[in-house]
Amino acid sequence: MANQLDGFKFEQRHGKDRVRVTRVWRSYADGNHYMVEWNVSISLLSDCLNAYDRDDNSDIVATDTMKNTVYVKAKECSEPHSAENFAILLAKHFTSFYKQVTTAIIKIVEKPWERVSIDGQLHTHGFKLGSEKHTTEVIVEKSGSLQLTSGIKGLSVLKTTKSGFEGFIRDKYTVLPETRERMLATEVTASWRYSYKSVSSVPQNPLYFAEKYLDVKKVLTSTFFGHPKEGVYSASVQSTLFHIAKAVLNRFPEISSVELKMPNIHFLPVNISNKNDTIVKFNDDVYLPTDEPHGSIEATLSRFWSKM
Ligand SMILES: O=c1[nH]c(=O)c2[nH]c(=O)[nH]c2[nH]1
Repeated sequence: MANQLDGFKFEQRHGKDRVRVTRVWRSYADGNHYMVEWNVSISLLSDCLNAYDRDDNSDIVATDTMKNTVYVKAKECSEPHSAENFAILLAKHFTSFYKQVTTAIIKIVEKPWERVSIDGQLHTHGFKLGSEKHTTEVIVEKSGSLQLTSGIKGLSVLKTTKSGFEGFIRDKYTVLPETRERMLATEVTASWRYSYKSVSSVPQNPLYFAEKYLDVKKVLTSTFFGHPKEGVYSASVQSTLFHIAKAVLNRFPEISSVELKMPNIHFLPVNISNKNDTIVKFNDDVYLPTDEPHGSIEATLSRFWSKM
């Protein structure tokens, strides 16, 4: 929202970043405890220009109040909620409770606490930390219009074969050999946009998007790895990325676009020799793991027409 201020174009927003909250739901009918740990960031677009140019704070929602609201709303959630549903609930609150607030942008990163299993039995109240994180970003306007994206970050995946890279440009700067046999490793960051356009059109089940997240993650990983025995050949990170993005859009009609960031994390062949001898000769067995530099491969795949 751009405004005129003293003859200049002015855009502003304010909020509270990194509000940490854990919510536990005890004594459920199934005897299990449920818990989430969220890192919530709030940003509000609101009519509070007088705070900037007149030292008048009467239209300011204090960021301390925003922080408190996270805890109040967490308390009010009487049953487990997905990060998306909680973000929508918060955004709806800010845009409807304050006449000044026109748009609320809520981001949540969920820590991957997973129920432990002891001797094959799921624990009722024991959790351990996993690796990849579930993320969401929700933008709600006063009218109820909605933009909803979910995502995953830190999903590290690797396969020891069924990957190659051939046929690329060769010139006087090129030394990389062509290969049909290499390791493929990446740390996937993905975000996908749902086509729900208003808060009223979102499925009511408060765990709906938590289940979707797991479904998308399954499609993502199974496309990366292929069949458990045969695998699937990857001609490049680019090709694998595109297959993943296409699989997500083909499988989920309610998703309108998917953005993938897949750094190519290199495992370098180890060859060591001195003047006389080869001490280590690479035979697809000993590698030097690296984290930098890494290739950076990113793309977004979208439908031309949303199905909803
Ligand atoms: O899958 C790959 N894509 C590239 O663009 C690239 N560039 C490179 O040096 N190795 C690779 N591998």
